[in-house]
Amino acid sequence: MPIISNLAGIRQLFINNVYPIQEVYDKAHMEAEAPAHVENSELTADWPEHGQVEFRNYSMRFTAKQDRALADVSLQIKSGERIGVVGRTGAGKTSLSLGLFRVIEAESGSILIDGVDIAQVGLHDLRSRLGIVSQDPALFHGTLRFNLDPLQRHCDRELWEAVEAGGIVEMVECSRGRHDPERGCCLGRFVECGGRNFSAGQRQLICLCRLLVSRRQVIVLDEATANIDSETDSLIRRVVQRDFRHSTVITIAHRLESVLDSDRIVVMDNGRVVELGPPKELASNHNGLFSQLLAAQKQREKHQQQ
Ligand SMILES: Nc1ncnc2c1ncn2[C@@H]1O[C@H](COP(=O)(O)OP(=O)(O)OP(=O)(O)O)[C@@H](O)[C@H]1O
Repeated sequence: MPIISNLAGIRQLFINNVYPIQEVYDKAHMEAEAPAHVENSELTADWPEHGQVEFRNYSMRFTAKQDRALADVSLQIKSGERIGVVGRTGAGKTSLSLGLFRVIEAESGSILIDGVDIAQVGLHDLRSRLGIVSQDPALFHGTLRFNLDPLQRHCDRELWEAVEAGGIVEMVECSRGRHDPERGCCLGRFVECGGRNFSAGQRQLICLCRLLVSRRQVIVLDEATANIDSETDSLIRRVVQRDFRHSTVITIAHRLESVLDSDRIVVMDNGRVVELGPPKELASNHNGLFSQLLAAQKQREKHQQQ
């Protein structure tokens, strides 16, 4: 059963954009709560320093009546590795990230990050150390500055560096707030509740900038399925490639081309890992699912061009 933490944990979920806030509150009212912090936890201040992620015989399901969304998944991700997760719709790709953030608890098995079993870590501690850019992220009602640094730990210079690295300078152009004449934009730009005054792609970029500000060693990128133009899509990929090159990056891909430059691809089917390896190696196995997905995509593109 899904278990959502107490208010601090809920806020953290929202900060990380794992869920839009309404959904988080709805779930939180329905479910029991796991602790946000664990007393006597042996977590070091810099955990996870390396960003190794291991799923060990991990299974989970959304409700008791449903089949397992993930079944006996075993997967070792190295520090700094770029992993692409692919599979047909409903294969279990997003479930991997829900398991990693403990939005859904394990039915059996475990997930270890740098050797620490995440089930033994407080939810707030866990989620505040990982980063995610979700499919359709929500933003806070307030200023852009607040959205980039909700805990107010960074100075303007650091935020500007992130805005520039994240390529959102033009997006934050405005006439009000704390104006920077050199850049012609401001960190005081107003963000409506949920970020309604930004597109899904822009909201993803702002979330990416938030991660640039707070620096995380493990990052999940849940690619948007729709509403994102190819320019924004490639900008996101460029930023991840350049500015998160030392982080472990797990990209949940709905378009195969997004992950063809990954170190390894995980192919999911019916909640299981069915193929794992470098993209070229998987593509050369003509009987494999990855090859089938590639062929199906080429076919779709051909139809669209006609
Ligand atoms: N919120 C939910 N409640 C109940 N079942 C769910 C929920 N989300 C997903 N599932 C089920 O869990 C299984 C795995 O879904 P998941 O979202 O992980 O697949 P996916 O590969 O990410 O799919 P997609 O590409 O369509 O996003 C599916 O059978 C799906 O129906």
